[in-house]
Amino acid sequence: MLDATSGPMIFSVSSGKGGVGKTSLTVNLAFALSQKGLRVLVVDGDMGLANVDVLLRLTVRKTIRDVLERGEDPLNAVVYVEPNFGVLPASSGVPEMVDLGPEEHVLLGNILKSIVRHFDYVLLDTAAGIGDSVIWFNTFATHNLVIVTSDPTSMTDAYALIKILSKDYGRKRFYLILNSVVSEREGLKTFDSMARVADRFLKIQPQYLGFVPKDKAVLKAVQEQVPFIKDAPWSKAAIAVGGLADRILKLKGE
Ligand SMILES: Nc1ncnc2c1ncn2[C@@H]1O[C@H](COP(=O)(O)OP(=O)(O)OP(=O)(O)O)[C@@H](O)[C@H]1O
Repeated sequence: MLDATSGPMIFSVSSGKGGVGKTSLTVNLAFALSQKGLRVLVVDGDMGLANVDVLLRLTVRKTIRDVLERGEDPLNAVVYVEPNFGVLPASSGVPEMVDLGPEEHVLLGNILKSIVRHFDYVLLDTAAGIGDSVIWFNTFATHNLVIVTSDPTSMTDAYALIKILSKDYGRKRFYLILNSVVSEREGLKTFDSMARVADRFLKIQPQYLGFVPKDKAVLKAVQEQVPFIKDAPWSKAAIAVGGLADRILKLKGE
């Protein structure tokens, strides 16, 4: 793990359950942070089924796999969406990249350490589930974001992820983002029930980072392969992501 007080802030974005909006929120949060003039890197941590490049319609020439297997310079693999917003893409349809072994994780750690210093904020968009690579990215991060919807299966899977990370890996600070909720009230209700269970059974107090409403602008932007905060800056989802980015900036030093 990197020191949270010196290098860049490194956020893992995980959820346990798939399809709850990790990648969509990651690219939009990154875009929002880059609009504030910060240097942002998104690492596609879904290394067997990459999606970040798809959501941003990027032309990918080199991926994390080329860096790991062929020793390519990782900085040459970074694709720039904006001058201060880079993406380190992953490969797609490569089963052996889904869960790397311990030695490959050490190598990946060294590779990431060599490039994150060029950025102020790094977002690690992980795969769904609780596989080794998901856990690894979460332990590499300085801050753990967990995306949850009010769907009970999402809450259960997010709790399972938090449980493993806290009990087996000593992670204690989790920042929850409630996605696809109909109102802030629903988001807060979902957060409260998760926080109560985490406090009671894991003795940890997750923090509420904010909510993103269910919004057609998100679906449209996914279809058009552009960030919704660019495509529909006045949509409810875009305004909510702007608020999340402001809160992330305030975490500096925490
Ligand atoms: N706030 C929202 N409002 C409406 N639709 C949303 C919202 N957030 C996500 N979605 C939709 O949910 C779908 C899945 O989103 P996304 O691919 O970002 O999820 P994911 O968690 O990264 O999935 P995976 O686990 O497969 O990586 C997308 O089609 C997206 O449009």
